[in-house]
Amino acid sequence: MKMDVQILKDYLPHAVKESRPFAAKGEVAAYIPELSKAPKEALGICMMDKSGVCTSEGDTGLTFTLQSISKVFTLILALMDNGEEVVFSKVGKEPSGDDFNSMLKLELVEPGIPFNPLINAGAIAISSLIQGKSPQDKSNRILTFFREIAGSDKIDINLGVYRSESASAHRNRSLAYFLKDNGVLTGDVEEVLDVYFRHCSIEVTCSDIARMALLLACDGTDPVSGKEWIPRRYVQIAKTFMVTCGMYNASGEFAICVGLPAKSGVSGGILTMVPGHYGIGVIGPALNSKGNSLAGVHLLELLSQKFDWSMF
Ligand SMILES: NC(=O)CC[C@H](N)C(=O)O
Repeated sequence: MKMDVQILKDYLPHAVKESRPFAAKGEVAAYIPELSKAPKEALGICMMDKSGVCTSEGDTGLTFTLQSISKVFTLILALMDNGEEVVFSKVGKEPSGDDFNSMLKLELVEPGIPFNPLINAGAIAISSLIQGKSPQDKSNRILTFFREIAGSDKIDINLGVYRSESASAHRNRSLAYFLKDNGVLTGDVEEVLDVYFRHCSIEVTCSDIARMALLLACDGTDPVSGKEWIPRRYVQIAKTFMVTCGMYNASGEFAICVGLPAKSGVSGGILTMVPGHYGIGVIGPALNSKGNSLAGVHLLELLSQKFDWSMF
């Protein structure tokens, strides 16, 4: 792996400039109305190295909501709360091959559990496993955990996005009620959905998610303080899902073109990492038809090819 920091710093402006025009071919997500306000042409990247230093380029001051990126970390918290056996009685371990909000296989394939924890149905099932006395308590535990691993007590829920999603989430409600009928969800469906909407609406910057990614890149241990935040086994599980399902049904293409564990969100964020070296946060709100940032994926392709980052 060619990893000269100065060459990387010199190359980043060129890579961002070359990738930005790709945004024109995409659309900002509008099915959650509040997300449609994001600037379509924006593109930013932050790479955090093991000493906690960021190399940034582009629109890295932009804040955005985690959306599906949050699913990686609620999965980890659910594993820490319940262990593998309980978690994998509620969600499977395989890519679905369908859109992230599809309900097709919940009826078609026995035993009617979501294919994996990174599609919407799976992440809603995972939300029901977060420990806490009340939905509020569960949401607070998630927020506290995210603040810890992002190393920032400033991050918070964007209430505008939360309300917008909650008011327009007819499809997620359908998925959740279907899961309830299949016996996957126990408890009150609306309460589970509320926990899910809130963690999708946690607002971050590229450097916040770069730091979250760095922890995964370093097997769950903060390379600066030496503190273990996440057991290595659960990082291993999360990273495996990121490779097989993190970019939805474009995960195979991403693995071929970029070759890194990654998770995208419909706000245009991508969290990825160069294992053992960098945590990376990217924002580019214009999406392709699969729900991934067009310019963001192109930028990562350029960087991976230039610096030989592919794990494969
Ligand atoms: N792909 C995504 O980022 C989807 C997350 C979004 N909150 C939803 O439930 O639809």
